[in-house]
Amino acid sequence: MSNRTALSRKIIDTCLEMTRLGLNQGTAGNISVRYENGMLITPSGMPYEKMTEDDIVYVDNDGNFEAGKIPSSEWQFHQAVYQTRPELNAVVHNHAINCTGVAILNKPIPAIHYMIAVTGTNQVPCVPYATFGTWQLAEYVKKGIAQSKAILLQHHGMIAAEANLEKALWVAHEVEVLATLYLKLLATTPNVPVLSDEEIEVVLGKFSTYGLRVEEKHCPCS
Ligand SMILES: C[C@H](O)[C@@H](O)[C@@H](O)C(=O)COP(=O)(O)O
Ligand SMILES: [Zn+2]
Repeated sequence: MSNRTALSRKIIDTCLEMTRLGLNQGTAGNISVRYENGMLITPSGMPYEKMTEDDIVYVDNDGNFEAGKIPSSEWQFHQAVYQTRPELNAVVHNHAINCTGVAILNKPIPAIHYMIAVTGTNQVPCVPYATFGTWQLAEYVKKGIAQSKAILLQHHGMIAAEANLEKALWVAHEVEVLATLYLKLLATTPNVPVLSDEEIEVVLGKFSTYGLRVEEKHCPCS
């Protein structure tokens, strides 16, 4: 199996796992990995259960893609992530219910729990609304992802990016848990308590070696 076919399989498996975890509905969402001079990304509007390795689209850094295939309508914001954060090699986008709920309120998720540190910082910012599949949305994503490995898209959903697909989905899942907690707290508590920047710094230090696996040190897209 070629490297491209193996990565395409991993993308599809990650999409299926994202749905299994309850993070997405129908054909919403998309996933990519950095590949050669561009990325491999899910096709637009295709149910994950029907996807095969051949349906995954290569989009180069100039936005050219293969004839006969249509990449995700959000390829611009995936490209924006790879341009902005060279250490991140995989991007997951979904319309997870609770992240989308907080995004509709146009609020960042603050440091309500130390697991916020999976984002590499102390919050999940919410970037302004723009129509899906536009350069304007990609521009907002660029600004948000520069601050955090996970961001909310106002009135839309969320994005998580990491060194590989497994980690990107892990971050997306953890952020959905945080969003679930945050919505419950907002409904019951006038001033939701948050951890200090100093405490989050301590956790960031501990996370720098937490759960590191040998193969991930050698293969950024494993
Ligand atoms: C309308 C689309 O669902 C939009 O929300 C997009 O952001 C999305 O999540 C899925 O679009 P693609 O199937 O084009 O990747
Ligand atoms: Zn979307």
